[in-house]
Amino acid sequence: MWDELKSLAAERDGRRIDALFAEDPGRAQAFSIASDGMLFDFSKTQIDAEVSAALVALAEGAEVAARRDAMFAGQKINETEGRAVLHTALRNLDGAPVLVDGEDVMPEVLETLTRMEALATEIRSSGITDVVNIGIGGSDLGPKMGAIALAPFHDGPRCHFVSNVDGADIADTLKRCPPESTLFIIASKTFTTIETMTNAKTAWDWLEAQGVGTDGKFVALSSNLEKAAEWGIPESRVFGFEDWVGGRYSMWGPIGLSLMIAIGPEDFRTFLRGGQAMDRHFRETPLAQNMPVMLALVGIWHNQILGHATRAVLPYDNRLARLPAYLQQLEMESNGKSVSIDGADLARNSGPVVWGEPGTNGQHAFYQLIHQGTRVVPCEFMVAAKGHEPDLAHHHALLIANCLAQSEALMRGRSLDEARDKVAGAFEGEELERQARHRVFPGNRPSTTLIYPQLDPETLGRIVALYEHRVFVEGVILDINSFDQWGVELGKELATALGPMVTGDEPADGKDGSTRQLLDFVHRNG
Ligand SMILES: O=P(O)(O)OC[C@H]1O[C@H](O)[C@H](O)[C@@H](O)[C@@H]1O
Repeated sequence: MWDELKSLAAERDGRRIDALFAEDPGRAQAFSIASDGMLFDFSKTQIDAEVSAALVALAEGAEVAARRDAMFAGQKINETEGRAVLHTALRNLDGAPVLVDGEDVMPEVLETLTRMEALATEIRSSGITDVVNIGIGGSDLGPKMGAIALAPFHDGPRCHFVSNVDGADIADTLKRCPPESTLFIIASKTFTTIETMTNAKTAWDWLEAQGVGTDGKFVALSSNLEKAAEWGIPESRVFGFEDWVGGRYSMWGPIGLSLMIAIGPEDFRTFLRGGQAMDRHFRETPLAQNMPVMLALVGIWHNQILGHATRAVLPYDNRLARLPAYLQQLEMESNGKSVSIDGADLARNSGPVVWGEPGTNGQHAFYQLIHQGTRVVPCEFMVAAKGHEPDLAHHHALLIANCLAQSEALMRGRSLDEARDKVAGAFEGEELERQARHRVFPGNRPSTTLIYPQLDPETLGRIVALYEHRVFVEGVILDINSFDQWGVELGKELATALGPMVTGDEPADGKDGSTRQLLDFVHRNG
């Protein structure tokens, strides 16, 4: 099927996307999927009926449906770590049994959720003014992205997120927090991550130095209950989760506690319900109408078939400002691998580089390259039909107009003739030609648009689950284990070894010339 897709791509080389609309008046509807009030429109791509059928056949050939069912059934599909992959159990609110090694995990999942809700309710009415989530990667990006996204629903204490081992992060945060009314959440699946442990210790020392003590000031979220216990945090304030919740898939459970405290247990449940609705859609809908499946297949068409190495995620929704960063971990840590599940070299490119910024800001920064650069960057637009500021509806109309204008401009472009017309009054002769050429937009650049009524907890849940499943489908088709992350280990090991060289306690013998030079600079200037 890969070869067939390659030849379909070759046959379509140079064919204009806008011409496809002219040929088929039903194109927009045919290449869109509506589900639970959200619309995913992928008609502004070169995908036509034949390509779409071949892509779906690719997914069928990779047994996406069977692998999906294996994931939901608790099979150990994370094979390098021998673990099940069951973040979906965290949003399985009706409690239908989910078995791991023959045991139903749902009673414990729901009990933990209830305990979290009790604590969140207590904290929201206890005079706590500030909550600081100390975590990194999957223990930071999800709740932080969610807290920004759901700002209109934020009626709990202020929430801060400290992740970087750079002391600037915690120092700047602590300046904004009154010690007597601040709660710290240590969020770490392993409870060994150096950044998080260092920041947590600094917070602990800060409270003691401020004379308020640490009693009742810490909550721990982890899979490693023993390590959490070593901190002396009472059991009632420790929330565990199992190793079948991957870090970057963990915002639905205890790692989401800061978000739950911010928006309240009820809205957090609504967020879970949104994820659950997407799970249902993913499990029950035929592949060709399945939103995560088609989102993944559009990505495979652009990356592995057409060779576009990056993908821009462009939310026209300022509160999704951290979504690109969240998706960078979700997608690149999951599918940035060079070996297939059986350990052989990957037959094709791994997942794309994902990047982006909210619109309209990006338009005034990097869109120049997207429109006129030599590389094609497939764009993923997102926008809500309605904002949360009824008095500022004119802002929202402008926001939508800009979002739609960008995908239209990318598709249509501007021909040399049109460019000549633009500058005809100002230049003539050869100069007219030269000036016109600078104003040509090649167009025919693909984009997709995800549109939803309004960014609320349920919609956010759907969007996050949509992308999780997108990553899963892409991983299955590429034959990648999307659930390990061995590629982050080497840097950690070297950092541990370099620590004493930075402080000067050990010589830098044996290090390469560049590393020695950089250490020398630190020693002379630090
Ligand atoms: O939650 P933790 O165990 O502290 O891990 C935090 C993060 O660090 C690791 O290096 C991984 O790359 C991430 O997948 C993980 O989310």
